Amino acid sequence: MKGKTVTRGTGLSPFGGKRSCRRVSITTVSAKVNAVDSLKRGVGTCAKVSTKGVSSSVRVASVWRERTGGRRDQGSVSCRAGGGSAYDYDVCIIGCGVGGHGAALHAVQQGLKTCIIEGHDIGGTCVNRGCVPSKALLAASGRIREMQNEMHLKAMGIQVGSVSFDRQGVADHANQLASNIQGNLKNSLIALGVDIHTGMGKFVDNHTISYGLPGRVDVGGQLTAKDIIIATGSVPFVPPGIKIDGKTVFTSDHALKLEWIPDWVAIIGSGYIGLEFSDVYTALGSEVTFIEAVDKIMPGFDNEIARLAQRTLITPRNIDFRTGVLATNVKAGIPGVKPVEIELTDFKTKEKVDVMEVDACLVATGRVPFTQGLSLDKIGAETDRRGFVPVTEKMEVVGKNGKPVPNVYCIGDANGKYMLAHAASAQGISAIENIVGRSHVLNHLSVPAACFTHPEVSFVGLTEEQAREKAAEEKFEVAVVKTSFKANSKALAELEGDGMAKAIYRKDTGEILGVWIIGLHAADLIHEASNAVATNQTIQDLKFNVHAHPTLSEVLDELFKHAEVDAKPKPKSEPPKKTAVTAAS
Ligand SMILES: Cc1cc2nc3c(=O)[nH]c(=O)nc-3n(C[C@H](O)[C@H](O)[C@H](O)COP(=O)(O)OP(=O)(O)OC[C@H]3O[C@@H](n4cnc5c(N)ncnc54)[C@H](O)[C@@H]3O)c2cc1C
Ligand SMILES: NC(=O)c1ccc[n+]([C@@H]2O[C@H](COP(=O)([O-])OP(=O)(O)OC[C@H]3O[C@@H](n4cnc5c(N)ncnc54)[C@H](O)[C@@H]3O)[C@@H](O)[C@H]2O)c1
Repeated sequence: MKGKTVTRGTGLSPFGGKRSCRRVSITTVSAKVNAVDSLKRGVGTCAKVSTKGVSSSVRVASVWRERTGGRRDQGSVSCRAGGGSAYDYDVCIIGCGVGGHGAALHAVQQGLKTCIIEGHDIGGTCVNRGCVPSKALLAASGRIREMQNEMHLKAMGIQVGSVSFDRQGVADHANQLASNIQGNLKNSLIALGVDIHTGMGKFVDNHTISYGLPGRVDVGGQLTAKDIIIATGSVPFVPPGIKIDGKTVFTSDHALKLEWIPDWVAIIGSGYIGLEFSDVYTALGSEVTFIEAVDKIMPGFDNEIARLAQRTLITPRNIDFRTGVLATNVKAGIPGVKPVEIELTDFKTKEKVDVMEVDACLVATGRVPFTQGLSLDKIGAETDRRGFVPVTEKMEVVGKNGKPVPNVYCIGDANGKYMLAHAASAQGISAIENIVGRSHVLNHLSVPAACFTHPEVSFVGLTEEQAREKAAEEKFEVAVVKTSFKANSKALAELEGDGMAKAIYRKDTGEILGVWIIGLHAADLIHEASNAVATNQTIQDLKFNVHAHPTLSEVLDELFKHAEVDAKPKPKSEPPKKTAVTAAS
C-alpha cells in the first residue's frame, strides 16, 4: 500500500580487584569476554575464578580482608560462604543489562562475591533489543546504500551491477549477533563465578531480595547481600492515544525484527532511535516522514550540527518531516489492506491539524524506566514522578527522607542520568568503587554519545547553545573552533568529505565544554575528546598530541591546533627517563 496524507475536517490547516586480581580494562562487550580469559589465566586468588585448591569463597573473603584491612560494613560481617557470615553475597545486582553486567565484572575484580537476578534475558535492552541488533541492521543497510550509490562508486572507478538484498537475511544477521553476544555475556559471568538467579527481584529490606516469576512455582527464592544494585533498565515510552499492534504500529522492540519493509513509514520522534531507523529504512527503499513535537528535527543536537545533519541525512533522502506537532492518536492498520491513521495536534495550540495515512508507524518517543514492582517502599525509597530512581552522584539511592538508603545503589537507564549503554556500565563500575570504599563520582559530561547513521554524529559535553547559556551565567567567554572533513586526506581518499568537527571551550582557560563531530567514523573519533574531558586536559594540552597520517583523526588534530586560548599551555613534563626504546624497524 502506498501511503498518503489526508487533511480532514474544516478549520484544519493542511500541513505542510585488586591484589592478585589482574587489572583488566573492561570497556566493550568483546573486551569483557577477553577480560574473563585474562582473569582466568592470571589469577589463582581472584574471587571464584579458579575453582581448584582453596575454596573460591574463602578466597573471596581473603581478598576482601587484604583489600580493606579487615573492615567490613562498619558492623563487621563477613561473607557467609567465607565462614559464619551474615549475607549470602557481597553484592546482588537486580537486572543483567549492560549496566548490571559491567557492575558484576568489576565487583568480581574487586574480590566480591556477586550474584545477579535477571527476570527476562541476559544482556537486557542493549544486547537483545537495542544497540547490538540496531547496529547490525545499520551495518547491513549501510552497505546496501553504499553499493547502490553509483555516482560515488563511479567516481572511484567502480561499477557494480544491480544490488539486491534478502530482507530475512538482514534480519537474521541482527538476530544472530544479539544471540551470540547474549551467549558471550552469560558465559563471561559463569566463568567468573557470578551466580545468576532467574526471576523478578523485589526488596524485602535493604539487604534482602525475593525473586520469582509469575505462575512459576519452580523459580524463585530469597537471598541476602551486603550491597544491592538496582539495574533494571527501561522500556519504550508510548504516548497516550497510541495503540501498538506490533505489526503496523510498533516500537523499536518490534522494528528490530525487520519483519517487513513498509513503503511509507512515519517515525514519531527524531531522536536517536528515529534517526537510526530512518537510515535503515531509506537504505532498504522505504519513504520516511518524521513527526516531531519540538519545532525542529533532531532537537537534542547542537544547532549547527543539526543543520548539517539535515543536509546530509535528511534532504538527499526520501525523508520529509512535520515539526511542532504531536502524534496524539494512532490507529493500527492492516498491511496492504488498511492504512495506519495518525492524528496530528499542534504542540503549542493543541489544535488538531491533520490526519496522516501511512503503511506503518514507528513510535520512537523515548524510553521510560522499568522500576515498577521493586517494592522500593520496603527500603524507604520511591521513584520520581517519571519512574526514575533518584540517586546521589555516587549512585546511592536517595530515600524519601532525602538521605542515601544504606547499601542500595541504582545504575543505568533506571536512574535516568544518561540513557546509554556505556554510561550504564560506567555507573556500575562507579557504584562498585563506592561499595569497596574508594569514593568515586562519574563525570557524566565526559561520557561520549553517538548516533550511528551514515555518516555518524557524535559528541561529548555541551552544545554550543548550552555552553553560551552557562557562560552567560558564570561570566566567561566561549570560543568555538571548527574543522572540515573536506581538508582531510583520508576522508578525501574515501570521497567522504562531507563532515565537520567543532570544539566549544573556555577562551580564558581552554577547558573543553563540548566537542561535536559529523562525518565518517565520527563515533570512533570522539574518544580523544571525551577522554581529554575525563582526564581534565585542556584544549591546548591536546595540541601536542601526534596523529598518524593520513587518518581521519587528523580532523581533530587540526581542530585542537587551531584553538586560540588566553592561558598558556601547561609546561610539558620531561619524557620519562626509562630504558630507551627505539621505533620498530
Ligand atoms: C533501539 C535501541 C538502540 C540503542 N542503541 C544504543 C547505542 O548504540 N549505544 C548506546 O550506548 N545505547 C544504545 N541504546 C540504549 C541502551 O540500550 C540502554 O541505555 C542500555 O541498555 C541500558 O542498560 P541498563 O543495564 O541500564 O538496562 P537494560 O539494558 O534495560 O537492562 C535491564 C535488565 O533488567 C531486567 N529487569 C528489570 N526489572 C527486573 C527485576 N525486577 N528483577 C530482575 N530483572 C529485572 C530486564 O529484564 C533487563 O534485562 C539503544 C536503545 C535502543 C532501544
Ligand atoms: N546510538 C545511540 O546511542 C542510541 C540509539 C538508540 C537509542 N538510544 C537511547 O534510547 C533512548 C530512546 O531513544 P529515542 O530516540 O526513542 O528517544 P529520544 O529522547 O532521543 O527522542 C525522542 C523524540 O521524540 C519526540 N517526541 C516525544 N513524544 C512525541 C510525540 N507524541 N509526538 C511527536 N514527537 C514526540 C521528542 O521531542 C524527541 O525528539 C534515548 O534516551 C537514547 O539514549 C541511543
